[in-house]
Amino acid sequence: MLSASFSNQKVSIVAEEDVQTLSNSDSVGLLTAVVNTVNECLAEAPKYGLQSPKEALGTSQILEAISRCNSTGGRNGRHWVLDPVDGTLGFVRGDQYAVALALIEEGKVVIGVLGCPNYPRKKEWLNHHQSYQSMPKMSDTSDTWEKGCVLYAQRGSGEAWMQPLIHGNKKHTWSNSAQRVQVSAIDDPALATFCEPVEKANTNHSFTAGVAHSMGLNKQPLRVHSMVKYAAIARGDAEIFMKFAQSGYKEKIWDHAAGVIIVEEAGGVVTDAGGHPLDFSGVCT
Ligand SMILES: Nc1ncnc2c1ncn2[C@@H]1O[C@H](COP(=O)(O)O)[C@@H](OP(=O)(O)O)[C@H]1O
Ligand SMILES: [Mg+2]
Repeated sequence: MLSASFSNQKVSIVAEEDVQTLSNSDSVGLLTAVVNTVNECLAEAPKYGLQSPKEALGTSQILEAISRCNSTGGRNGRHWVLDPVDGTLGFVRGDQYAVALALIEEGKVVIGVLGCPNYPRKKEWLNHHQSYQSMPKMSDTSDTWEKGCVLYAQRGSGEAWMQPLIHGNKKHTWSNSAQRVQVSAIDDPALATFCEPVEKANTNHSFTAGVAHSMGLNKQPLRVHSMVKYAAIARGDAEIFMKFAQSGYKEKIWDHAAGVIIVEEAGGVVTDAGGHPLDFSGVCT
């Protein structure tokens, strides 16, 4: 769809997933499920003002499309960055996960789109995995939850936008449902909430607890899977996001690009631990 939208240009896409697992001979069931899901989604394209392919795509066409997402990005030119399922653990637990797409031009993120299918109606429910039994199940019908949103922003616009997810058979209309989002106005650390990854393996919880204490943050951290944390900051549902990976772990651009630009255009600031802007110009290997 990206190449069709850009006059069939060869688009450069840097993406987390590749076709290796799907191409294994013991992954036939998984591959069939992927092919069916892709075709079901494509059939819904007209709901969003896009064209569906005339016929359902075959297995080899879908594998070919995924294998095109093999760019390594870099400092020059234009690269799309895709994380089809960010927060894999959250996804398999029926909890928070995100679908993230960003456009990088000459090493700078210029567009970000962040789908958060399970973003709850009440921000308190973001934390629901901590009291899983007492909360409504994520598998409840979308109408009950009215959950899910897509956030997007363009560099330099000074605006970030949120569109609720469409439920049921409703048709998407651009004009009536997008709302502008802005970061929280709270500047008293005692009233601020910080969010961080759920998984201890992905951040140092005791270090962030120390930082929080020294900053005067009193509230319990909001632990959320995936880039939904960036969404929470952009929407003003939390004030701070901290992640300190173990030394040696190299952060991936697809885990940040879309979230960073959305938070920045919503009025926030994103830096590395040294206070420098994040670098999206590296080559991904
Ligand atoms: N040891 C590690 N330290 C920090 N981040 C890690 C990590 N191992 C994996 N990750 C990244 O953290 C992302 C999840 O972020 P979070 O912990 O905030 O939910 C993962 O995205 P995927 O789930 O798309 O692979 C993965 O890219
Ligand atoms: Mg990810």
